Amino acid sequence: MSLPDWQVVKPFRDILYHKADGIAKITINRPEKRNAFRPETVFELNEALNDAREDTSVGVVLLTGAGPHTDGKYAFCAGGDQSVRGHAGYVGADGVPRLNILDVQKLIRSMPKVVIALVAGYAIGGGHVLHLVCDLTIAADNAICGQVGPKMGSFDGGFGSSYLARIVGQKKAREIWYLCRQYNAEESLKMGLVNTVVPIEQLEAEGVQWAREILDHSPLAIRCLKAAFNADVDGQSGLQELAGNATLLYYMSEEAKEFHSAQREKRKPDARRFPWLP
Ligand SMILES: CC(C)(COP(=O)(O)OP(=O)(O)OC[C@H]1O[C@@H](n2cnc3c(N)ncnc32)[C@H](O)[C@@H]1OP(=O)(O)O)[C@@H](O)C(=O)NCCC(=O)NCCSC(=O)c1cc(O)c2ccccc2c1O
Repeated sequence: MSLPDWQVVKPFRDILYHKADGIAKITINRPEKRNAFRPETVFELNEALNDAREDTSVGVVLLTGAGPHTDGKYAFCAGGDQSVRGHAGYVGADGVPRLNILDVQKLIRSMPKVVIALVAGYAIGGGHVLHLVCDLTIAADNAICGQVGPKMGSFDGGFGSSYLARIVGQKKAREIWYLCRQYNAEESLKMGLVNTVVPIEQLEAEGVQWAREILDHSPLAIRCLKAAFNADVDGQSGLQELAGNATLLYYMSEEAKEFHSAQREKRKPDARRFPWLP
């Protein structure tokens, strides 16, 4: 299977951003830090994800980490960059402490495109939560998943714990957080943390294959399904997403168009044209 002819969208400092054939590929590019993110990395991730969201030709986003590093090791992401962790978060060049990866988590979940994490090597701490919030995860056979917060002074009580528990169950989620163990690809697959495991050299090709299959399907159906899956867990914001899609579909109907035209034309709408379906 051929890989797409990836085109650089825009040069960034901490990430790479490519697009081709309806697929956007975002690569965290700090292999010397096991692809840990600092505030600037997160701003760039936000910008690229928003671009992919706004691009009507893009249906699938692949999120991955650059590697291997010069020591031969791979990482999807090792979480927040501990060398810039300050008093109230991760401190960027502007001196402001932030936990802005939370914005990226929300964007990945709410954007009406399918986000697939391609995990090679370490997905640890905030990097583990990052793959968790993606719609799908394809793991390389060298993937290592785990949380580290309680052993280094952090925790993610949001998606990182409650959504994790939805995925692997309460007992397993508590084990993952309380013991801070590392789980290999097969163990991660067994507990439902990842969708499939492939040899490392096939990781990108597998992601592209999944993306192409998704792109052959109905964008609106997948959009509504994503919102429906989210609504089950996301409370009012999940309902808002789902209902937004109902409004979008209603705007596209003849019925909504007739009522809108009638208002603009200052006439009575022809309501009787439209059925009250059972
Ligand atoms: C990921 C590892 C298990 C890999 O171990 P390995 O032995 O293979 O590699 P090294 O440890 O030698 O690392 C190589 C090189 O990379 C640097 N590095 C690795 N991880 C980080 C990191 N997170 N930050 C900065 N730098 C990192 C390491 O220093 C080495 O550099 P040298 O120059 O010394 O060669 C292992 O590396 C590891 O355990 N890493 C740390 C994992 C970690 O603590 N992550 C942070 C968890 S907390 C978090 O991510 C987090 C972020 C948020 O924004 C949140 C927001 C809101 C709520 C919660 C949040 C949150 O918990």
